[in-house]
Amino acid sequence: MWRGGSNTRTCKRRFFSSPTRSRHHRPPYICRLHSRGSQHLKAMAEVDHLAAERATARFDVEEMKVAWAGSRHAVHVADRMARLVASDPVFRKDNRTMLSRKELFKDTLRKAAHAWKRIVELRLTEEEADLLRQYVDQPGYVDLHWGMFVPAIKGQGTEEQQHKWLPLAYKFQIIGCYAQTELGHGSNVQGLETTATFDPKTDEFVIHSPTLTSSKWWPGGLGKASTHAVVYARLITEGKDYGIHGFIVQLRSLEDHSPLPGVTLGDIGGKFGSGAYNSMDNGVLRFDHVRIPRDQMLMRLSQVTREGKYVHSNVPKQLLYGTMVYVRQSIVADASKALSRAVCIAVRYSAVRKQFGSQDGGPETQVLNYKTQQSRLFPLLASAYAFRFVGDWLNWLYTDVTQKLEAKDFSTLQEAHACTAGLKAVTTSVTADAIEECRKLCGGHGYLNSSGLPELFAVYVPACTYEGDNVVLLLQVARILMKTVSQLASGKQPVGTMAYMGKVQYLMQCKSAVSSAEDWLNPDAIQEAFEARALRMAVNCAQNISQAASQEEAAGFYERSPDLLEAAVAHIQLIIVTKFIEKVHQEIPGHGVKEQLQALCNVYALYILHKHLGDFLATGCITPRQGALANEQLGKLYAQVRPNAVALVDAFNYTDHYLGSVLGRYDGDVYPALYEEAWKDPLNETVVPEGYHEYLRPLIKQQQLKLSRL
Ligand SMILES: CCCCCCCC/C=C\CCCCCCCCC/C=C/C(=O)SCCNC(=O)CCNC(=O)[C@H](O)C(C)(C)COP(=O)(O)OP(=O)(O)OC[C@H]1O[C@@H](n2cnc3c(N)ncnc32)[C@H](O)[C@@H]1OP(=O)(O)O
Ligand SMILES: Cc1cc2nc3c(=O)[nH]c(=O)nc-3n(C[C@H](O)[C@H](O)[C@H](O)COP(=O)(O)OP(=O)(O)OC[C@H]3O[C@@H](n4cnc5c(N)ncnc54)[C@H](O)[C@@H]3O)c2cc1C
Repeated sequence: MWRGGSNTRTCKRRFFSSPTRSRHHRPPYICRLHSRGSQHLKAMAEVDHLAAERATARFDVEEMKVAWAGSRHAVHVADRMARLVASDPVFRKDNRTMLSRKELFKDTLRKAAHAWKRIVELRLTEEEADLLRQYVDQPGYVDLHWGMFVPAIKGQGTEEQQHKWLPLAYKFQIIGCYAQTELGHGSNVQGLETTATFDPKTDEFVIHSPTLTSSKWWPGGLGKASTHAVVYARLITEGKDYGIHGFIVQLRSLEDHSPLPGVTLGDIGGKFGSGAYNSMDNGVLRFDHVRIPRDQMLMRLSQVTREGKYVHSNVPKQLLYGTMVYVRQSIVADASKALSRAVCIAVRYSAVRKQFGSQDGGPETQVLNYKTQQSRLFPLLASAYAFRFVGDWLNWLYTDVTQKLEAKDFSTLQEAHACTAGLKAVTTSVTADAIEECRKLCGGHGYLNSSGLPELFAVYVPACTYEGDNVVLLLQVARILMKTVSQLASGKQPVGTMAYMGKVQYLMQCKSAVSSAEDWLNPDAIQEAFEARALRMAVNCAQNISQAASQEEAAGFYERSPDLLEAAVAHIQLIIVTKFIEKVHQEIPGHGVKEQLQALCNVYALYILHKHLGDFLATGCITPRQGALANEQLGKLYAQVRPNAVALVDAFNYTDHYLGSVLGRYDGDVYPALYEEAWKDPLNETVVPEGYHEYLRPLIKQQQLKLSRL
């Protein structure tokens, strides 16, 4: 069928142009494929599969897009920005994994500059600009400039400081990063070594890196792009160390970008995966007695006077960590984006891919119809929706807490810390594992860069580490849980997401009333089982810690930390389930939309119950029979999701450009795309590879010679 092509001139011209390139560079059918063959291939391809899949959906996809995005306005803006990026050749990214580190970095600078140009030319709003950057989809210095440098100044700078620095940052007259982590310390912020010593003679701070381990290490955008940084350092004045504070420090000349005197800096080197996070210039930075004016200490929370006297405002010192809290809540929203991308690719491809089961020469079975594929994939689909909704709620919580802080009400600070730290840890860990699971769900083709999954995985996995290692963050949640349990005896009523612990008498002894698989569709039954499990795990930990009477409390906590991690996870999973249930209780317009979300909510909850059955049984919250009934109901829910699966990922409304995957194409035309993509690899630029004459030919000839001598 492909052999009937007539116009092969373009291919010939290109391939004859170099001595190493011959007509045989690609097999002749490839040339024809490029001239007219793709259409033939298209006709042969499985495009109809996704059309047929879409026809089986039992809900209004357009309305589901609204439920996913949050509002009709949000769908519209996101759609416009995604298309703007997809149609602009500067933002192409299909060649990204083939670029060298230097080329990739330059490409990132180019894209960032072009994005800014478009933002200014089109006078985009902040919302539109954020979305445009998201769809450009290439980690770079701008993420840290907008995501951490600006928020740090907003959160920790005085009004005067904001007035001075923010306009410069908003117009890119300076580029900033967030320099906290050091070679020797990241998780333990109080252990940082960089010093900022006040010199009253000159009214300056002297910023210094006293040891190798005090070198700033990791900050994104620091290596090559930033002109300024918010640097975290130990404040020393009048001979006393007042602990960690933030300072605005200029690093590079605004004229020629060279490092300022006393500043040594560079990139820390290549990172995991090809392309991926290597577009970011994570950097190293050392100071040799660098002087900055006193007013470049961020002075909203505490100040140093002209005389060198330290003054701490009457606010909790943890407000210093505010930028991290802000970024952690946005990372939860990112988790749903990354997870939904991976799931979209795996669902669409699973609907296209067929293996086995052909009867009498008929079509094989779509792999999406295998129950094992469904039981691996649909919980991830449900998790994407769950994370989206809990992310929206977390954003609301963050805004609410921020307003309270402005009014000097610090009562919800602990709740904000526990929720952002815990949800960041759970959603990023699940998402990282899920992207890898989606790769496996796509079989061999999932391992190709053109599937988009390797790059997504490599970009995403550091989310388990940056902005707080997930284990360290879960231990923070566990500590707050232990504090709450210990306060129960004194009658103090827990609030916010810990309020369920106030029902301690009931939850410690309640027994689930579930007696049929359908009973697990009752949200009250789910809620009660999750609350009882989380509370009992926390109380068990508290008892075990206090029973180790010979030990200090901290030592008991240390001994029990593996159990405490699990208790923290149970608490966070309860929050995710609760927020999903609350979402589904709201009025949700659109034919069938609420029903689908209800089904996904049940899938999410019952999947977690099934996966952590040991917890539910060990704490006596449910019986083994009830556990089996939950699994039975889960199987029924998968069957309910099956005809809607493709439409449920269509509701994410991702362009093919953003998805960046030949397997996840909207039209399902996977095979011709895979085939064409392969020929773009630099190895295929020549038929005979470089190195043939040096290494392959002599080897083959030598062996031939040996054989001929035998
Ligand atoms: C190219 C291909 C692209 C393809 C695909 C693209 C796909 C894209 C998808 C997603 C990509 C998204 C990209 C996003 C870019 C992100 C960039 C990442 C940038 C990263 C930046 C960083 O990492 S910055 C550095 C972060 N560092 C940390 O997080 C350090 C962690 N450590 C801590 O936070 C603290 O040290 C810790 C909390 C662990 C301990 O604090 P400490 O003061 O030492 O002591 P402790 O006794 O534990 O606590 C005392 C007290 O304070 C309370 N508390 C602690 N923290 C807080 C807080 N934040 N808020 C409020 N309260 C807090 C704690 O509970 C204690 O309370 P009490 O018990 O005393 O009541
Ligand atoms: C891609 C990327 C981008 C980053 N960007 C920035 C940035 O822009 N600015 C910035 O300042 N930093 C940045 N960082 C640094 C990041 O914030 C730290 O790497 C992170 O906070 C983890 O700290 P760490 O490296 O010290 O890990 P460590 O704390 O050394 O962790 C090592 C191991 O020890 C365990 N561990 C540590 N403490 C405990 C404990 N108390 N109990 C039990 N186990 C423990 C951890 O779980 C982990 O398994 C970035 C990091 C990465 C990977």
